Amino acid sequence: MDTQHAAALLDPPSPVPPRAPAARVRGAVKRYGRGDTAVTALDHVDLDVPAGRFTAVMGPSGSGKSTLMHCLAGLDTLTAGSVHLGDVELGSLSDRELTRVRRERIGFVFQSFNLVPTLTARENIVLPSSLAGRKPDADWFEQVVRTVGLGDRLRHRPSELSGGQQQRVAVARALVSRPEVVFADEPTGNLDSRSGTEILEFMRSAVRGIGQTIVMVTHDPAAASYADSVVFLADGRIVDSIDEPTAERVLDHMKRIGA
Ligand SMILES: Nc1ncnc2c1ncn2[C@@H]1O[C@H](COP(=O)(O)OP(=O)(O)OP(=O)(O)O)[C@@H](O)[C@H]1O
Repeated sequence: MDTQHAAALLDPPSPVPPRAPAARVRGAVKRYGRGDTAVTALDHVDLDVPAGRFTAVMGPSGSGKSTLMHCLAGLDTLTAGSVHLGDVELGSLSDRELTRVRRERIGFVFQSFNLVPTLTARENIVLPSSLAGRKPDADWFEQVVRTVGLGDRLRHRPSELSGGQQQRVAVARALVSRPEVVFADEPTGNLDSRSGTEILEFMRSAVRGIGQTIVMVTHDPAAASYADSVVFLADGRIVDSIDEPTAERVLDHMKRIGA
């Protein structure tokens, strides 16, 4: 064996550099109102959102899940602390810059689908890219649309689609611009369980297949079990987290935090 090959055997393979978190929250405090009526919705929250992973956020009603997600997504501002999306601190941005970050770097999926009723499914999917002045990559568009399995329904308007199909359009719309993070707020809340399962499987395949980062707020332990990890909020604080969740373990942890 020559010396070069011998050296190659002795050298440990260079480690794959870990991906930086897609988003980081430090010391996050959010208070609504003042004085006697003030509510602390987030109470010193620290959280790393791992890139290329599916993270679920759970907790009792009023525990701060939506507030956390809105602050992470630049839809609301913190009272104290910081949120970074990649290397950008959202608190340092003007409203205009924040709008641009939301449009170009973040995807949203809402419980209520939020599709434009007068546009076809295809037009809804490309709308955010059109608004940002970009044309989605044609191959990627085809891949997303194929995976969502809408086929010939792409020419239909939302009123001609089932709830599950409408949400598939909404998820495709969130994914097609390859945002750094997709935030999903109760994405299966308005769906029957079969359509809900399809959406969750689709979101999970986007994480596994293309390394999409997804953060999902849900009340449903079965939905949370599709995630790679679950963080639990109670009274505005992160009180627990689990990796590789099953619905039973999630339910157990929910019971433990009194949800
Ligand atoms: N705009 C607001 N003004 C005043 N208080 C608010 C506002 N938004 C949220 N809150 C309060 O902040 C706390 C956290 O609310 P948040 O909606 O984040 O909880 P949640 O966990 O998402 O609840 P749910 O599961 O019911 O949606 C609650 O006490 C809520 O009443």
